[in-house]
Amino acid sequence: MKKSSSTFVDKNSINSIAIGGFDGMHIAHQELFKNLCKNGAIISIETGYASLTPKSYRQEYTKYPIFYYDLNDIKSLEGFEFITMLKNDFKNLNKIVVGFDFCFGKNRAYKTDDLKKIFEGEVVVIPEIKLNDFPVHSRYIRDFLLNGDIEKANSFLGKEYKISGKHIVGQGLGKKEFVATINLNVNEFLLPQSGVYITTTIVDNIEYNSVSFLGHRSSTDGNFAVETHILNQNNLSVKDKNIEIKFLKQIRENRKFDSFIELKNEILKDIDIAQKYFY
Ligand SMILES: Cc1cc2nc3c(=O)[nH]c(=O)nc-3n(C[C@H](O)[C@H](O)[C@H](O)COP(=O)(O)O)c2cc1C
Ligand SMILES: Nc1ncnc2c1ncn2[C@@H]1O[C@H](COP(=O)(O)OP(=O)(O)OP(=O)(O)O)[C@@H](O)[C@H]1O
Repeated sequence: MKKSSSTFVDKNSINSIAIGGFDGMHIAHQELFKNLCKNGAIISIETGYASLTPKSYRQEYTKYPIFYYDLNDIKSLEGFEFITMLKNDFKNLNKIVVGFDFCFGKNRAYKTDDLKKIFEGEVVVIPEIKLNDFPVHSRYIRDFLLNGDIEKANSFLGKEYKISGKHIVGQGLGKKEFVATINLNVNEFLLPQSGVYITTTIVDNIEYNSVSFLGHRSSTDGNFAVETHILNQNNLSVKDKNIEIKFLKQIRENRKFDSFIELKNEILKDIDIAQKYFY
């Protein structure tokens, strides 16, 4: 379905909203969105700390338009002031969807019961969504990624974890000594644990099977790098392009090798593992 962008949506057409931070747009967030009406919208409260789906990447994961509010601009509002602001912004609002732990207003003092009392409309409170008895929250997904547990992170996200960055020039060593890699400059996204991963890499909207490395290249120049090697492809033009990497599974952690030949052998083994995964 076509994704709406809040820029082109008339706020007066919105009749229902879901409220929260929504970093990750994970499976519990999606449960909230299922309760929105056709003319629904998402109110994303920006803390500045979103690292799973930074602000400019979030719309990709929903058909509902997202409207952003900066936490600093609203955090001193009393409960009724916050609701009045929303009613002023969305004149035809008649339904609000939030999760069981939603808090709002000054000092986060107002809870879902207060919302029901203050808002003269329907309030839907979604009970805590769990996966295999484990609560689904962005903070746990960040922990899974930082531990290299990509499969668990992906199952909680309901999609593959994806980062985005601009191509940068590397050491020029890979092609000569090991295998060719695309080096990326990644700023806004949380990076999974250092190591080697089975991934796919998206260039010009085409998704390629790949193997990616993140971490300090302690076996060569020691610098931190995010690099991806596209399988079975040699001459892809990537200069200055925006590149995306989707993480599927960790192969191993980052290691320091004493010689280039040992590193090369290990890289070839990593590639073999990735090839087998895909075929
Ligand atoms: C699949 C793969 C695994 C890698 N594993 C390691 C590693 O364990 N330790 C390390 O120091 N560098 C590792 N690297 C990074 C290489 O050191 C890096 O590709 C090489 O230094 C060339 O860098 P360049 O692309 O900037 O020229 C790996 C690279 C790839 C593609
Ligand atoms: N597991 C869940 N079950 C039901 N509702 C949830 C769940 N997680 C979040 N929500 C609701 O989704 C909205 C967005 O919440 P929020 O951005 O805090 O997500 P979160 O995953 O809990 O993030 P964090 O882990 O960083 O606190 C809120 O209304 C919240 O109550």
